[in-house]
Amino acid sequence: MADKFKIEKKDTVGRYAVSTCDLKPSDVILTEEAFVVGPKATTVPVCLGCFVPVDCSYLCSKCTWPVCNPECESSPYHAPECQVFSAANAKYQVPADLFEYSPQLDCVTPLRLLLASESNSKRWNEEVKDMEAHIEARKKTPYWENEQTNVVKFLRERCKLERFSEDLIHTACGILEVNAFEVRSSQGYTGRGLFPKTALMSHNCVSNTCHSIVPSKNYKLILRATVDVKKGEELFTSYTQSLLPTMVRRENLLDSKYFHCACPRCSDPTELNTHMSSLKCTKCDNGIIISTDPLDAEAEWTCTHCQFKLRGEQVRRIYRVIQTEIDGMPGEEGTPERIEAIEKLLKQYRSVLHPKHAYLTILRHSLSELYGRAEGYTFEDLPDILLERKVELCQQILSVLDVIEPGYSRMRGMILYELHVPMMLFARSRYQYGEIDDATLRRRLEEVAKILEEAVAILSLEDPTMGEGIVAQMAQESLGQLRASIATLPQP
Ligand SMILES: C[S@@+](CC[C@H](N)C(=O)[O-])C[C@H]1O[C@@H](n2cnc3c(N)ncnc32)[C@H](O)[C@@H]1O
Repeated sequence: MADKFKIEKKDTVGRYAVSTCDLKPSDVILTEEAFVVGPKATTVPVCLGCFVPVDCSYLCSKCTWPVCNPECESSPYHAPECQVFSAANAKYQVPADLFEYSPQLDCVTPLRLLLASESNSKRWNEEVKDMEAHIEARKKTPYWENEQTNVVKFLRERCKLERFSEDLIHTACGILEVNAFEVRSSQGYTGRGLFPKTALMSHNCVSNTCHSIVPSKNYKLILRATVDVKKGEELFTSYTQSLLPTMVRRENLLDSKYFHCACPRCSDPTELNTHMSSLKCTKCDNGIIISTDPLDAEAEWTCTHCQFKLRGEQVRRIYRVIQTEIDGMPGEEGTPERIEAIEKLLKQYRSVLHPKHAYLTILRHSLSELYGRAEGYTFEDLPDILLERKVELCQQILSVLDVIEPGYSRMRGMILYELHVPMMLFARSRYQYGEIDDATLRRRLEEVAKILEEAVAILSLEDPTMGEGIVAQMAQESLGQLRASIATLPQP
């Protein structure tokens, strides 16, 4: 199938992609093989085959670098560096702390890229070598010195790879940092992969595409439209997490992609009316505090109702405190203690953050996954009031996603799936207690079926071996059962 995009160029972003035909949600724009796949930068010790964090009790029998078992030892992904390390007798030093960053692993993906430039020189020359690497900007960052030691010196001196110049090695590191996408191995652990055509898309904090990368198919990428896109319109992906406030997204983009985002969402103090950055005014009743210029992190923030003002720097500090509290929340992931901790934080921030603030949305997202699953909070345990709570959480998240991840987004598909169970159980429970009649039950269950249909439409685009693809199959089964059960209800 021919690609449905072409490349153009403008001063503000460099090269970018535009669609060459009208696209509908879920239409495939292109499929692309990875040029290289490998571990992320600044990682803890991970298996070089599947990226699972390892305790280094098993090491590759040829090169001594970390892999998790004999199968990953013979993974074709590990073969290139294995040969280099073995030939140079460059052994992996098992770090004392296995939960800390392992600088030795910084060289692995750049080395795979450099070796691929030789083994696949045609594609390297045509698609990869001129990719944006932001060399000048990166020279001024602390990463540069680390890279000089951990990658450039290590490869040229310790691994005797003088044939790769210092400049070329830094370029390889820059190309990876600026362009690589996160990939998930079949075991579900994350690494990074370089997809040169897909990487040409510009960033927008509200994207109009979504990509899936399938590990069982050699990390093949499939890029689809998520919304209607007209012929000639720019195609966007988002280089950052969408559930973050503007100030933090822009900081992340500047730190890792070296540009100041000025997309419509970033430029709007209300974030397209989602208020994902807005604070509540504590000095008056109804006021909302928003930035006077969201494209300037230092600009003043003012209340819409009173004279209260905050400096950008103060808002940043508030966000930092909140982020630290969220990161340090008590309770293991998935436990009942975690539910209680999240509910407590939601209550605590209610007086400070706008109800749709990004941090509240992040907390709601975690909570929506826990109700129905955590011990003591499984669906059998949930009283109606908590079923309603889960429904409310999912609906609040969806109202934000409608704006920032419109159309066929994976997150939307997953939240719709989360929403269907409590809605269905709640309707059945009301019916059982005689609070709703046959017709209302039917109407409510038909509503649930619609939600499931949408979840299936979105998630069945994912590979059936991946998490979301598995959920798609469960959603499809639930939909069949629900339809059968609706059919047994008395006709209206
Ligand atoms: C993955 S590359 C995209 C392709 C790149 N434009 C090129 O010509 O190779 C990412 C880089 O493109 C530029 N870029 C992408 N989206 C942008 C945006 N919304 N605003 C400004 N620059 C952008 C930045 O320089 C960024 O580091």
